[in-house]
Amino acid sequence: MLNVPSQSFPAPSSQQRVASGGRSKVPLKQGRSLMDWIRLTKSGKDLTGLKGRLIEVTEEELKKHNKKDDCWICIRGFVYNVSPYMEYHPGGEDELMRAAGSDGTDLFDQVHRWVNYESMLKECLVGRMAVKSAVPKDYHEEKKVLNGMLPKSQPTNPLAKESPVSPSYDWFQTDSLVTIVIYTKQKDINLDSVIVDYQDDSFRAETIIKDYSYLIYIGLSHEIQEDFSVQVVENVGKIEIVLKKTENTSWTCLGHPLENHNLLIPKKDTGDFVSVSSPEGNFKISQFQELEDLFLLAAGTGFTPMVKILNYALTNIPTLRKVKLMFFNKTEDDIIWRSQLEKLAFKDKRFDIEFVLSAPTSEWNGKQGHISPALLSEFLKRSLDKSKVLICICGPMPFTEQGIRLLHDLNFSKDEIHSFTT
Ligand code: HEM
Repeated sequence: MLNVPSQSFPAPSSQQRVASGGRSKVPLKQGRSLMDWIRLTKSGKDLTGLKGRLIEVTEEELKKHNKKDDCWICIRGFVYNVSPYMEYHPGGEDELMRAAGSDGTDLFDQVHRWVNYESMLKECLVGRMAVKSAVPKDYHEEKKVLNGMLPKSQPTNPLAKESPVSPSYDWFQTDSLVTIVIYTKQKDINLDSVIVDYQDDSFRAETIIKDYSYLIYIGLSHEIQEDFSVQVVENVGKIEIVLKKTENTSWTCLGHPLENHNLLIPKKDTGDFVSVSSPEGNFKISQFQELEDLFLLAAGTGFTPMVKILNYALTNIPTLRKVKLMFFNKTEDDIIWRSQLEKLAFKDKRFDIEFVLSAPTSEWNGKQGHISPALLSEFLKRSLDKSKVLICICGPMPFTEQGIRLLHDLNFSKDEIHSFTT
């Protein structure tokens, strides 16, 4: 059984931070979340100060706008006024200021190439860079501009590569419950950092801490029920996992330790599997390696197991170009996680969603119908001719079976398909 802690989906990118070598997000002031930013961009407020006019920006002009309250940044030839975004930037104002008044393309790409700045900063667009004159620039001037673009030579957090303080755990019981408490000794732990699994009497809780995994892996001494709960006390980094006993007996021990139990180990060594389990078993890491296109086909609550895959893929697979979710529901009201998914698509340009409804109202102008060859062949376009794809499908049995048949008809191989049933 898989517990997908999903309270803070989409993942707050704890692993993204790891993947890029110690970058870190900063706490944002209240009212400065992504949702608040979306609201502001839709408010009709003039965010550029140019009343909707687009201008041609010279290098001299760009350089003048290098202060927090008047900050322009050029990305791929387009200039944005990022001052209104300053307090909303998850990487912090200082990070954003590194590109102030200059061409921030390289810096931006180094940190988060996948961020959908075009959609996020649409209302902040000032205009295009003017075509450079052919007159050679003064050497010092060139250097100054470049300095603004140079990445910091050291990762911002040099401790990121060192192992964190080792967590510890404890357990206690009542007549009907067993509580395992993990003290991570880290502040920024949240529900997405914890993956809990119970199969064949083995209980496994993996906590991702920076580049490391802390494992609780125990062959339990007694049986438990399948519905356990996980809670994280975020600011103290304490995780509580409450297991329900099947019989109200007193346990003299929790069980026997299994491989790597109570160890903090580098993430890549925790095993050959991504901890996304399903009735069909785990994913092999190899299915994700070098992956370029990930297609997710989900129906109804079948989306739930996709959450982990989606987060895993977007945060851990550098080769990933495209993640597309086709999400089948009956009516608009049935779409779970809708606003979170839309937020994710807004923020991450690799991710697209298509909602398909079987019984929409007349106002629905999205796709309609059931899983079909026409829908799938249009949806499953590779981003490159031979890109490596993985298609995950999850939903009620008839949906999944039909989907797999159609995928085979479309010549996708067994290795390219992973199915779950709900
Ligand atoms: C060009 C200079 C910029 C620098 C140096 C920079 C730096 C950073 C850093 C260090 C983070 C924290 C990353 C993490 O740990 O997840 C971050 C996050 C982020 N930045 Fe920037 N940033 C820049 C420009 C921008 C721009 C122009 C946008 C446009 C919208 C942007 C949007 C974001 C977003 C959405 C995140 C959160 C990513 C996530 O959810 O994981 N950044 N940035």
